[in-house]
Amino acid sequence: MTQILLMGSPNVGKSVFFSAFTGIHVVSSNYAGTTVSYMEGKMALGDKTYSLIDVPGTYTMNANSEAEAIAIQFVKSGPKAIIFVLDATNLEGSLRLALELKEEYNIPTVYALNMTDVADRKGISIDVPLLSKKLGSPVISTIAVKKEGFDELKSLLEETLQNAPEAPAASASAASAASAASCGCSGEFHKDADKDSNKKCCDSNDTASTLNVSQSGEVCFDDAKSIQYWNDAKALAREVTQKSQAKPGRLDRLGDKMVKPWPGIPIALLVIVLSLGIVVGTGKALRAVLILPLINNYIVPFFTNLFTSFIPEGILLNILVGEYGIFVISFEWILGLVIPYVIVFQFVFTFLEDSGYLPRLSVLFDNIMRKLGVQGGSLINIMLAFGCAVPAIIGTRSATTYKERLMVTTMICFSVPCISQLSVLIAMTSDYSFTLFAAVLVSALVIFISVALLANKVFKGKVDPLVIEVPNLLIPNRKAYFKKLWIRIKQFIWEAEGPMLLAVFIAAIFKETGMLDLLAVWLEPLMVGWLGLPGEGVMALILGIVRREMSVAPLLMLNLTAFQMYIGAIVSLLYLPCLSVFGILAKEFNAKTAVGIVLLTTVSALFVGGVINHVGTFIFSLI
Ligand SMILES: Nc1nc2c(ncn2[C@@H]2O[C@H](COP(=O)(O)OP(=O)(O)OP(=O)(O)O)[C@@H](O)[C@H]2O)c(=O)[nH]1
Ligand SMILES: [Mg+2]
Repeated sequence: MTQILLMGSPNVGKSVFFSAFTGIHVVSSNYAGTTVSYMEGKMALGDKTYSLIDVPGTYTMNANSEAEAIAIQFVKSGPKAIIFVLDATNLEGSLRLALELKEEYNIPTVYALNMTDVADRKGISIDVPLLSKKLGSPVISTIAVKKEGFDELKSLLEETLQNAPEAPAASASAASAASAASCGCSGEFHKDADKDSNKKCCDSNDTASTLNVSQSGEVCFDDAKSIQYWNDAKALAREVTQKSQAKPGRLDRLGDKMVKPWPGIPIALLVIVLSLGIVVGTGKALRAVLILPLINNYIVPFFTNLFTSFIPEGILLNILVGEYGIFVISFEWILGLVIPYVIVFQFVFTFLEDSGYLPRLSVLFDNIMRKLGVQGGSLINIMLAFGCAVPAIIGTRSATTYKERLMVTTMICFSVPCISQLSVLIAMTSDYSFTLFAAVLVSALVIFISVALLANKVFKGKVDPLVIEVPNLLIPNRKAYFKKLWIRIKQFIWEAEGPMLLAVFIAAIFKETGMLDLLAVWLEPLMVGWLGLPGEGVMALILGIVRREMSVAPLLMLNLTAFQMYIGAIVSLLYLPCLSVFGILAKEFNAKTAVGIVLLTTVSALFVGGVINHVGTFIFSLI
């Protein structure tokens, strides 16, 4: 099928266009680097159907990350046409790539001047006819989240395609090939772990191009041609843009303040505490007021009555509705423990993502993150991991060096609990006291810092300076926000339910067939002697292989002391990443890395758990 490519700098709205034009929902969030792979969908124009491709954003045709390399490869593959999305609030930044493509690649293009609502808010007006004349192609003003300008864009695209030459567009012009050759650069991203220059198409010691985006989003490119593009982009943006002298609005002033230490850090602490408070408080309330009464008074009695009415007492009945019965535990653990927190978490996190607050946190915490060996920008992926480690690890494709990818992935696997796991930890620890919950959080932070410092020493390579563009602070579009939320919750249930049910099934079989007792005796030296937990706690280690939250949930059945709960929580925090994470580690890195992380997490979980038990017991004996 004939290909049309969506191109542009990061965070300009490409994925919103893609979702609207193809009907396939892809994630859009208000930070650069949301899309890290490509997505293809069908788009109807008149009586023809085309293949529309959404790719990661890139500032130039020199890849600075694995994600950017994908976009560049698609341009080089010679699409029939390009929909180039420009950001009306940062025209200079988006025109740089537009000019490079126009000059060096002969691909028919239609430009969407997007985010015009935000530009209006900021008092920025752009002379669209003049811009169109200068670019030599149609430019249409759009507000992608409201689908404004889409009809016009589509009809001009259709026209452009009709006038396009029959032969596929040239992949790269002679000029581009020459410039690539002059610096030995093909626009590829080399993910060689052992080299410092593992990321860039050209090493900075060559006549090469080194992309360096400063905190304010200003981009410097040391290559003469590149500098020329930046200058041209700046000049053109200035020529077509008019900015009113009015004071910036409240939202823009707040957005600016959020990246300064004062009042940015107090605001950040407030946002973190408030978010945690909302998730814990609302999740607990939902559980206590609605979900637990529903499960205990209606659902479980219903299934118990149903099965006891026709199944005689014995192992089968116990597997279904006994102490670890599938029709008891699946509701208590999945519906009762996990789902309420996951829903509230997604409400809060999606809002933070779409508002553009996460990159602001990254800027604020850049200094601290740098001391840990990664750049502030990686904080976004680390925070994504609270939702689920899988997209977070995939998201590290936007990292600018291989070391950064590996560091962030390791930190996530060791010390960032996903919300499913966190929800069980919250329920488990807050049943005892808030102090226990706080102790687990502080310990998680200590583990996070220790793992980062250690990984920084072990992994070779380097980490780049902060590469982040601070986006506009936005009030998320209501429709887009709820749609994304709904899709995420649906996706969670769709993907997590199967493995969670499998874990519940394994638990019932192990308990009722006596295998659990057998294992408990067998592993007594480890569970009781070393970790100080009851033998039955081994169930947590077995189920934790399937999913992370299942490495905590079985502990709820065991009447543990607060100290034992603490040990259980720390073991589970450090313990194995779940099966899906293992799969994604093998895919994104290699089997060796996946096995290495699995072994290290397991050994460290058991080691740290045992040390805490013995040191704690010793201290208690002195008191
Ligand atoms: N107010 C407003 N927000 C928009 C508009 N277009 C997109 N957005 C928002 O801008 C953010 C970025 O949109 P994405 O579609 O993720 O941008 P992208 O270009 O695909 O970004 P990358 O994948 O990171 O390159 C999201 O929060 C969108 O909801 C617009 O016209 N107006
Ligand atoms: Mg995108």
